[in-house]
Amino acid sequence: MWPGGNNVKKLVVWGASGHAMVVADIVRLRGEYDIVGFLDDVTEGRNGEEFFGLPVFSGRDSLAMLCGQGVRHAIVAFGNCPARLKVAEYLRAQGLELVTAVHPSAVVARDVVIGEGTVVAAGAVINPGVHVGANVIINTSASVDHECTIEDGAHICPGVRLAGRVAVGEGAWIGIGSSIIDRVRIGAGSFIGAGSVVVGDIPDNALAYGVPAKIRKRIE
Ligand SMILES: CC(=O)SCCNC(=O)CCNC(=O)[C@H](O)C(C)(C)COP(=O)(O)OP(=O)(O)OC[C@H]1O[C@@H](n2cnc3c(N)ncnc32)[C@H](O)[C@@H]1OP(=O)(O)O
Repeated sequence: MWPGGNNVKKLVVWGASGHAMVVADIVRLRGEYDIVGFLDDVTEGRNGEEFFGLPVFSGRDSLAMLCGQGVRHAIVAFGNCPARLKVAEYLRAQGLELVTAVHPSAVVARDVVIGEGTVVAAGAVINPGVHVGANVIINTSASVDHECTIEDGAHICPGVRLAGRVAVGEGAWIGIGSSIIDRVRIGAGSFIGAGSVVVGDIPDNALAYGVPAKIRKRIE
């Protein structure tokens, strides 16, 4: 039997690399779920391997086995934004409930709305009036200021600064340490390179970086 007996909610972490460790750490700190292990459907041959003190389950087929063992909760824990959204949809279709994980040291204003499956890492600050979609990552020490909107599957990397009323589209990636001035919109599927300063709107599916950030190419 897994730790915690039959009454504790069992959860699988989908992903088995660095970000999965960060997410598992948050889940453990919150103490609401017992993590049964990590699911890796990308790398072959990891079945039974120990990762961060727990077993790795290889491939999507292992999900049925885990559900049969009473696992009803999951969290998607890898960085690739489009893939994270697809896996979340798959998990919902399999009847699993997606869990939201907010680190105890994160500062989240009372009225902030956070979608299911979203992860808010250590030291992040989210100010009033913010809407965060599903399966978003607000990573370590990022700050999201008043009235921002962050759509499903976006990744706000460590140390990012979003000023007031910034809008981040679905699946967009804001690279580590970037700053976005107020009222700017980052288009869906766009990628902002590390350390950029974004001073104007970025269209959908664009790669932009630099100070100030310039659009470098279209993401196909
Ligand atoms: C917890 C975690 O680890 S979360 C993960 C955090 N990681 C990130 O945020 C990664 C962000 N990634 C980047 O910034 C990458 O450099 C990318 C995606 C912008 C690279 O884009 P590419 O188009 O592949 O750029 P490439 O590496 O070919 O470099 C092209 C040129 O742009 C420059 N360049 C690359 N990234 C940046 C950047 N962020 N800012 C300024 N210049 C850059 C390169 O130095 C190079 O210049 P050169 O032609 O004068 O030599």
